Amino acid sequence: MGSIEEAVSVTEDDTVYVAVGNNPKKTQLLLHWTTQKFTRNKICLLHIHPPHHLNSLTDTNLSGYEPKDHEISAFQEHGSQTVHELLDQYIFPLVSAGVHASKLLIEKDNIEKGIIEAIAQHTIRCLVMGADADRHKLGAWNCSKLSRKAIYVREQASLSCNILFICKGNLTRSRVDSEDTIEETAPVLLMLDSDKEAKQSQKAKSKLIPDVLKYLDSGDMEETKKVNSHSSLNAEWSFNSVTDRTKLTDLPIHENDETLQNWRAKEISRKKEVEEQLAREKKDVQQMKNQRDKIMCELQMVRDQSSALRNQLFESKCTVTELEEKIISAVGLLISFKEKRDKLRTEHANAVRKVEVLKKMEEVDTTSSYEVEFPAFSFMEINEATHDFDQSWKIGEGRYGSVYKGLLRNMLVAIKMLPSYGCQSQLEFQHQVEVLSRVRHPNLLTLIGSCAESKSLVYEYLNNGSLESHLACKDKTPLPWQIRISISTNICSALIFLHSSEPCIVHGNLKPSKVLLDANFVAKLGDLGIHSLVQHSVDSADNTNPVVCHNSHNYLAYVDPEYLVTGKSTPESDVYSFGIILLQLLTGRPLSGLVRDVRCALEKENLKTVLDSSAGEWPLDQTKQLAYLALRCCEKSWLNRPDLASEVWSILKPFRTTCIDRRQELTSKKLQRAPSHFVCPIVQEVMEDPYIAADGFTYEEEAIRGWLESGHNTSPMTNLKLEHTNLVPNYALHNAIQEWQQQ
Ligand SMILES: Nc1ncnc2c1ncn2[C@@H]1O[C@H](COP(=O)(O)OP(=O)(O)OP(=O)(O)O)[C@@H](O)[C@H]1O
Repeated sequence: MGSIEEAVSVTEDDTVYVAVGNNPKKTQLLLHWTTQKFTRNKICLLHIHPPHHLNSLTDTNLSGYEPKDHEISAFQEHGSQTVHELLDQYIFPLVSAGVHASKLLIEKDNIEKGIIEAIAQHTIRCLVMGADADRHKLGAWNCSKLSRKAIYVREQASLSCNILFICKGNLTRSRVDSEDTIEETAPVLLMLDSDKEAKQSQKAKSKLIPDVLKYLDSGDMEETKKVNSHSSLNAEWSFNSVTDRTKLTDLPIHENDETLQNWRAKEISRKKEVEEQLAREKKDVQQMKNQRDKIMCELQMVRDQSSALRNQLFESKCTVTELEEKIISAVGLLISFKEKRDKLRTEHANAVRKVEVLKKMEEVDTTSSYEVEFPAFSFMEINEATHDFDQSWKIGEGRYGSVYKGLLRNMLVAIKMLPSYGCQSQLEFQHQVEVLSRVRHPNLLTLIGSCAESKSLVYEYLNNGSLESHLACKDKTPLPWQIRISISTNICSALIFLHSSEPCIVHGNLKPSKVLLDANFVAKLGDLGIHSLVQHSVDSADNTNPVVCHNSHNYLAYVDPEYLVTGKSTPESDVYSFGIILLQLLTGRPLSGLVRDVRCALEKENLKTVLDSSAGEWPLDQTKQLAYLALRCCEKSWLNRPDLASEVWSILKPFRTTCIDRRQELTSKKLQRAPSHFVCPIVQEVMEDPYIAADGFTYEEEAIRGWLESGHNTSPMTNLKLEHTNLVPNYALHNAIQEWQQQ
């Protein structure tokens, strides 16, 4: 008889596949038999296992439970590991025994189909598989000893594959085939021939068994039996103990054999060692698995956190976008609100200013005990007084209209025609003018009356014109320095009066054209409160404001720099303008570079070079004092400007006597030449306000009133009793005197 390799046409190079199941005992027998029979071949353990279905997870009591991805992969990994551990348990003893063993795992629900698939896919030429049929499963379908799997495989397998079915043999031969002579307990080897006819006929299949058997020599059978009986003798026996198949096959099997005992003892101890090592490795593996599970859990947590953070980030981005949009719209709103606020602020400031001015005027009005009958003129009168606004009667023109000289009710007057636009009612105008007229001071231009119809103001006419014209020396002899200092004291006096009024009154438009000189060169400030009267109209007017802003450069030179920033006129604004006027009086120089030049001259101790020499011989020490004072008034910050009532007045006051003397000297020259009827019989001075008394003589009003009020009822000239004490203004004489003075 030939070897089994020859019988099944297996060469040395062929790998013998052994289909192994989950039962270790059966598998050990199967592998034992195979390694004994195929001593030179590579052995590959073929194991078919069902896929690690999720069903086993979801078939739990947790109905409706949806396993997560990580749970599924962990479950599958666990299943795969279990299968590998099973196979390793089979393969490890083989490898230890020097067998070239490997494993092939096929995932399939149906084992026999998996075997057929493996045969086809891996072109298996030799397969050994157990063929024991389970007794309790025997049924009508199973007419042989072969298991259902074996029958299926035998029928379906490729003819090129030699399949050896190994039966352990609890069944009788007769159940397999009537001609089968194998002992009941002996493993049965079946071989599927490659003969096609054999496959086609069931009869032929059954005949195969004796054919195969004839290849098995008696030694084979015996050996199989012996191994089998050995297995039954010792339950401890394990195929794992096979370490060397050469030795294994060569060993004589006698239970009393000492060598065998030694070998067994040795093998048992080695087995223990291996098992211990395996246990350690299992423990390590278990630890690693635990670690892996922990890491997986952590990873999952991190993934969950990451996804939560991603959601948060997305939500944050959305919120940021929303907020940005809101901010943009809020900024838009803010800008529009700011514009509205600024507009309202301007309106409010204007309104407050007007209210303040009106309040001041009203307070002055109510506190004033000096009741004056305030004449209201008709437009007809104004028209007549100015000879139909004849240009030859026009004195000048400012920002707020033209000024005409006029003869009104036999008085020589200056009529200021204010702009007629605006919504100010005549009554309102008249009221404001009356309030203004009550602010009286010797150095303030007297407001005689007004014409609400033509919005004109009637002032006393000052025949020496404005300081502006004198400084410009327009057809006039230069003012001597004494008059100049006198003028500055007059201005200072008027300003102190205004600023100390309750409430404080700010002129706000102080400049040489507003300083008018009377016949005695007494300076009077004009245009007080005109701004408030006109502002109302200007505010209401459109851009076609007919008022021409002439000489704006010069105008700005007198304006407080802080007013230009804040838009608010303060008493210190008047101080600034006063400082500039004082510098002009001292130097007679143009406005441009005036402050710089005077400062420079003072620094160089060379003031004389900038003083107006046409004013005479300036007293240098005092003039220097005045120059320093003027420069302080012109300080950019109002905080650095001096106080008029204390500091300025204390410097100007000592000049007064000298200056008044000089002024009288100047005017007395005129007096000497004056016609006698221009001179008041009482005070012997040229009359300013001539009034006719009941005796027919003309007197200075102040003088005759004083005469009468002191209890006289007789004429100062005739000493006769006066018929009445009424006084009538002598306008004709007034005009004549004024005309004479202007010569
Ligand atoms: N009562 C008056 N007696 C004599 N002259 C006067 C009188 N009032 C004004 N004037 C003259 O009329 C001119 C015009 O005065 P007005 O006040 O209208 O303008 P302004 O002072 O030159 O500038 P603005 O008013 O624009 O600031 C002045 O230069 C001044 O000489």
